[in-house]
Amino acid sequence: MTATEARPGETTRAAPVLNFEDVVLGFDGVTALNGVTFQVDPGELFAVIGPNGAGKTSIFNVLSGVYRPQRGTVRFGDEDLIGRRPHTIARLGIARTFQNIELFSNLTVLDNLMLGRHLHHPYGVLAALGWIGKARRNELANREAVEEIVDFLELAQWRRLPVGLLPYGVQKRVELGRALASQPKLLLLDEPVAGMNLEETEDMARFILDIRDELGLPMVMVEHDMGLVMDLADRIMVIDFGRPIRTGTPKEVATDPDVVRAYLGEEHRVVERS
Ligand SMILES: Nc1ncnc2c1ncn2[C@@H]1O[C@H](COP(=O)(O)OP(=O)(O)OP(=O)(O)O)[C@@H](O)[C@H]1O
Repeated sequence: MTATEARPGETTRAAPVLNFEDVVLGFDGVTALNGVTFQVDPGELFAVIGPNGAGKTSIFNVLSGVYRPQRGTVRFGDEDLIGRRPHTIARLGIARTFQNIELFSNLTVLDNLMLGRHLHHPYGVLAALGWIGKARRNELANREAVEEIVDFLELAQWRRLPVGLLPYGVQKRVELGRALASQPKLLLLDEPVAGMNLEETEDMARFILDIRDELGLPMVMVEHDMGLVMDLADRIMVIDFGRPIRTGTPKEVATDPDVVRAYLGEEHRVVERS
């Protein structure tokens, strides 16, 4: 039986894109992740929330090959990610944005986006061997793809400006574009609206939804902005002290007594927006 076939009486469900199972990660006496399990379905926007030090960044670092867990399995499609190096994982199709912007500030928007493509579609050696025609065709295809991203993220007015001169919210958008430029199959968003004002946050929220709804790209998002998470995510995993407390829809999570107690404190309720 294949992953998408159902047993009699079951509804058909596509295989998850990502299977993160029973992952344990520790550093000399500190347990960062203590049996974390979750799946991300095709086209799903999956959010991870939790207090400072709960283990959110550690999940991203395991996913992108920066940390190697002591226990557990991480499967991306048919690939086992544990033990793979970050550049291999990037080539398999996992792209990431960072809490702190990691762009070349003196290069233009277009050049930063081109770098996002070249990292995963190199052809320098081929060009050196005389494959000039093929290299040129690749270059044209890369430029076309980058222009599509410029349109998609509404970056046209800044495309030839150095990134360092742009407002913070636009820089974060360029970083998102650079991640998209590698044509990922899964996107990891690390606090995509951190430090943004309301207008920038609303713009970013719109682009994240467009990525899910128009590109159908599954995403894992770590974010402190509870309102944004409740508004955007299909499902949310709440973690505390490296352990999942509850995984469910925004509504299920918002009304879970353990979540309210452990994450927000007895006196607070998770903001529900519908
Ligand atoms: N390289 C490391 N060496 C030692 N301890 C680490 C390391 N990375 C993470 N930790 C510890 O693991 C725990 C989880 O950290 P992590 O950064 O994953 O939390 P977080 O939920 O992302 O926090 P924040 O919201 O503050 O970014 C913390 O106790 C942290 O101090």
